[in-house]
Amino acid sequence: MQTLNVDLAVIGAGSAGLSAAAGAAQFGLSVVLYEKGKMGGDCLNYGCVPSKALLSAAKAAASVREAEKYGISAGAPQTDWQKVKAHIQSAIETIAPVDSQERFEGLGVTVIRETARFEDSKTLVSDSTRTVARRIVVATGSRAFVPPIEGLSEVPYLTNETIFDLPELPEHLIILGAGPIGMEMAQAFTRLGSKVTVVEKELALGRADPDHAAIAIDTLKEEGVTLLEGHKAVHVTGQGKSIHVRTERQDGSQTSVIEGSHLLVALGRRAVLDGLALDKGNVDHDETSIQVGDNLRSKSNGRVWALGDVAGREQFTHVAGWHASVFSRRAFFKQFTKANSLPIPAVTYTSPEVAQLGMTEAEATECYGEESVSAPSFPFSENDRAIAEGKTLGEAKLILRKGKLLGASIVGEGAGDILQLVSVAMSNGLDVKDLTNFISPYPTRAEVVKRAANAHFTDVLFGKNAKRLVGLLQRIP
Ligand SMILES: Cc1cc2nc3c(=O)[nH]c(=O)nc-3n(C[C@H](O)[C@H](O)[C@H](O)COP(=O)(O)OP(=O)(O)OC[C@H]3O[C@@H](n4cnc5c(N)ncnc54)[C@H](O)[C@@H]3O)c2cc1C
Ligand SMILES: NC(=O)c1ccc[n+]([C@@H]2O[C@H](COP(=O)([O-])OP(=O)(O)OC[C@H]3O[C@@H](n4cnc5c(N)ncnc54)[C@H](O)[C@@H]3O)[C@@H](O)[C@H]2O)c1
Repeated sequence: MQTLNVDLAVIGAGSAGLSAAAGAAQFGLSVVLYEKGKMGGDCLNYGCVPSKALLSAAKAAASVREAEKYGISAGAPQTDWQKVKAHIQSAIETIAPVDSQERFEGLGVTVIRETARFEDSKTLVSDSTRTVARRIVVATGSRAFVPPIEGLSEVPYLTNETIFDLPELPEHLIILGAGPIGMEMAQAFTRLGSKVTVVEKELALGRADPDHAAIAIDTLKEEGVTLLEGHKAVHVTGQGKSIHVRTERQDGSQTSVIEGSHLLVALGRRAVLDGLALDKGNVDHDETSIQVGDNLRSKSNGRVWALGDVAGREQFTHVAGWHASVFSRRAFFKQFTKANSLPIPAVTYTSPEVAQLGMTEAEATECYGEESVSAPSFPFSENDRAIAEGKTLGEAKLILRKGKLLGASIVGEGAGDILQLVSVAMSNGLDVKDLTNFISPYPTRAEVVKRAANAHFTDVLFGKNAKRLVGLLQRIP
């Protein structure tokens, strides 16, 4: 067993751990990085990258289906699942070198491909190496939460770790949960030719603006997804390619049984804490996360930081990267950046995309009262680029309080990209006026943001007072 003394030890080579390790190594600090599985973690291997690659194949199938509308005859699309999987694999392999052991060793990081656990409050240990570290980052991520639904543990269910490797395209995929994973996978598999039924105990895309979620949900239904909202999965039976899911209404009033060939569990994520011996490290935690404040530092052991999904906050790759940035700024530059210093965007990559930033209209109204909150909006159906492309579904909505940006929601083609404009504005203290004071190239979809901002000033700009003022000013030669 070798013993190392370093400035920083990191557990987990996913989005959070890699960013923290790369930053520290590039600042000239000594870094050890432990990874028990694949370099790149969930996002690269079982999350964002394979899901977005799958969605792009599904989008290609949808484009073939709607080609007729543009005067192009193409016939019905045929899915070659093995080739779809090859496309997914090629996306992963193209990105993999950026997250690889070789790249990190090149940056000067000592990479140990073993499981790490705490030995004491400043020491980690794995099969081959004991590391005494000045600071320790726990970035062990999350895995699919599999609740104790009766019978579930006895059937062959899929999670995000197995669905992209299926030997064949499912005939009828039942999905438990209509969060981002459930809805993205529902649309992808429907477009590729599977029958899909989604079971959701509350509302689909429940964290998004309800009007905007409804636009995406209606599209999925029109494309053939069967969505059972308000249905809780309570019992699962079956084997091989015959799976039965019994659902119940929340009040127990109505039950239904769905039969499918495959079952995907997408019921949320749980932090990976097992095997870490957190108690030996004096790191307080509960079953869902390590206990940290807005500084992401353990409340019980100031040497330890929790970044990414394991911190029990928003679970996104961009959040994991931001956490690493908060850590670097605080630990190495003694700044006071907090995890909540910037608004967090959340995008579900269905077609249309559903993009959310900061507060929803309902949250803002609850917080500040209806009279002080406004929500100017602009529809894609009046955006010339959307019209030219025949994709006019959607809307941009800004959430304002006295001209101050509290949030935004955009649903439509490219909503995630368009939202960045508002994200820059909010993150840098700009207000709604600033979103009117730039030249937006024509014709672009992102013009909807400027038009929604303009809508906030319509009454003032074209009202009585403005007319009077312009009239007066006309007297000046
Ligand atoms: C299907 C799906 C789609 C998603 N799509 C998106 C998306 O489009 N956009 C987005 O922003 N987010 C998306 N996410 C979420 C995103 O993948 C996660 O938020 C992100 O990967 C979290 O990064 P992390 O570094 O916290 O954890 P992870 O990426 O999970 O990395 C943790 C690493 O720690 C390792 N590890 C754990 N315990 C130990 C130990 N004891 N010793 C050594 N190593 C250990 C694990 O093997 C793993 O590699 C998606 C997730 C899923 C499941
Ligand atoms: N595009 C993206 O950025 C993206 C994509 C996928 C995942 N993610 C991340 O991964 C996280 C997890 O996603 P997720 O979709 O698994 O979880 P989620 O928590 O967002 O959604 C799970 C859904 O399952 C429902 N549910 C729970 N128990 C149920 C039961 N017994 N029967 C029926 N429905 C039940 C819940 O009401 C909820 O709507 C997301 O919150 C997000 O942070 C992000």
